[in-house]
Amino acid sequence: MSIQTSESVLIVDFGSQVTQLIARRVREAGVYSEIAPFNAAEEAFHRLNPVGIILSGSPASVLDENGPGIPEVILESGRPILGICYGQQSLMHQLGGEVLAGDSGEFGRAFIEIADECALFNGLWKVGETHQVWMSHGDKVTSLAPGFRPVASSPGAPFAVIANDEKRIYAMQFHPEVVHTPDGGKLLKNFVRHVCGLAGDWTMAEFRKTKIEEIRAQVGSGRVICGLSGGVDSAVAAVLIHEAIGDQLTCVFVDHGLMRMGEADQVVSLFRGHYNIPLVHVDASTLFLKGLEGVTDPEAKRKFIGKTFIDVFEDEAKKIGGAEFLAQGTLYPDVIESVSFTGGPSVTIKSHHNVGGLPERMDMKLVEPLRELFKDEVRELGRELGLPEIFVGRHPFPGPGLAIRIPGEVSRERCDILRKADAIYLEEIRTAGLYDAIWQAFAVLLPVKTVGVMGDGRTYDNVCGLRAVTSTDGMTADIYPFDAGFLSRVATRIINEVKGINRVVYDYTSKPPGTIEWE
Ligand SMILES: Nc1ncnc2c1ncn2[C@@H]1O[C@H](COP(=O)(O)OP(=O)(O)OP(=O)(O)O)[C@@H](O)[C@H]1O
Ligand SMILES: O=c1[nH]c(=O)c2[nH+]cn([C@@H]3O[C@H](COP(=O)(O)O)[C@@H](O)[C@H]3O)c2[nH]1
Ligand SMILES: NC(=O)CC[C@H](N)C(=O)O
Ligand SMILES: [Mg+2]
Repeated sequence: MSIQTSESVLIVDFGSQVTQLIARRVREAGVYSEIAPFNAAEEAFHRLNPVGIILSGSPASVLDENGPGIPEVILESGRPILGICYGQQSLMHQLGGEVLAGDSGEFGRAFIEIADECALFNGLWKVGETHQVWMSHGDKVTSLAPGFRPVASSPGAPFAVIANDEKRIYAMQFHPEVVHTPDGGKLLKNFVRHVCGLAGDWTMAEFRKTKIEEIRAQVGSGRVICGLSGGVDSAVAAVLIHEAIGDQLTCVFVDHGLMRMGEADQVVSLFRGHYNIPLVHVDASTLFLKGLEGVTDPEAKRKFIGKTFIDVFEDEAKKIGGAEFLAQGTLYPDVIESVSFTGGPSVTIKSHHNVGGLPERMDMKLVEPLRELFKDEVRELGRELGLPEIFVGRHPFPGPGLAIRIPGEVSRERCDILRKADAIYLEEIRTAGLYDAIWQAFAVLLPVKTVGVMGDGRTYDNVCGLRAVTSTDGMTADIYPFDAGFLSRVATRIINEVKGINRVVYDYTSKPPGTIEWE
């Protein structure tokens, strides 16, 4: 589903690691955009009818026999196009220029010199100036397609920025979407506002309105059940859908026995206390925990949990007389990490239970109004909808819950141990006033036993890992730099108060190369 707007930009994804940042920058310029993988770009072009098109970077080379290409329909559309890195190379490759494999590439910071006027530089860069940009390429354009002129160059890329004013096609070798190109956001803004002529009036209030219309159009007079977890995403999705269809909506909270300490009761009473939306509380802990017996592979756990969630939702739908639709608070990062395009360069990192973990056969159709957004944008929408800070400011908690924080086999007993350690850790974080400075924090119970000495006796018990990260969207993350005093206080409390743990370690891995969760 996409927003019905005549004011959109299509981003064609060739598999760059930073494609989603293009979408962000475009949204920051007040313009709605959608990302489509190159092999679905033609369909997306017809569906969206975008005013302009942006072509992403790629790990591929246009010189590869099977290098991904730009659909002809886009090249012939007469609409403004912006090519970024591989996007530039593929434009030249397909329009009659030349691209060669360089003997050495340019990676990281580079400086370009502005050689000529260009619509992208409007109000920003002047001829003769030098500006910092961020490059990441091995191939380079060596001759331009007819109708193009160079407007900026760097030592490694003579055609760092090129323009075809008549066709309104522009392209650059560097990445304007990353923060290391300091003026990059402004260049992208110039493309969508100045070249495409878009008004830049896309806001969260606008998003709310269009999504409500879209939900009504999709659902009609059908019934919807919404998986409600107590997390930000599903709370925002539920309130938005309720605004659209009122009492056609029933929320279902599934207690899979993998929640944190006291969480199930807290979620239900908090939601009921704030909203007059019917909420069913299902205790499915035996079903989930029995099914997880003997399962140790992270993907197998995720697939089982995804499927069992759906079984429970379908059962609950029957009890209310049937529901045609299942709503979830799925976000863009859930989607991008779960998908892998056949023949494309984007790989499956992990199957998020609500996307890649879904069973192939499903009776209900999905309603996922937040599917294009990032976490911080969902929080903004939540505030727009008037959700209290206690929902909006919550740390994320993954749908599979403690199951993916207990590497190896999950059992009720191990969940109990982890719950106690996690509660102590979070209590100390709150007491220290650090909760809002941290994006997500949790404890992990390792399948490793180590030897300790307590009360002069030998112990042989589990290791607990502590994780805390900062992030804006969960796509990349840094570790939270606690001071040593804080960490040793938490470690001492956990070891003293939680039977079954005799050692505590802190996880110092950023994302990438790690992921936030351990499985
Ligand atoms: N225990 C649960 N009961 C019902 N639905 C759930 C449960 N856990 C997750 N879901 C569904 O799966 C979706 C994705 O989970 P996810 O954890 O990404 O989002 P969230 O819990 O709403 O927000 P947050 O990321 O802040 O935790 C949820 O939006 C919700 O629709
Ligand atoms: O609802 C969810 N279902 C899942 O299967 C899932 N896996 C990871 N996460 C959350 O996503 C964010 C990024 O996590 P990773 O770096 O571990 O991929 C972090 O906030 C994770 O907690 C999930 N959320
Ligand atoms: N970042 C990119 O788009 C790189 C394009 C191509 N793979 C190159 O190395 O030149
Ligand atoms: Mg959650």
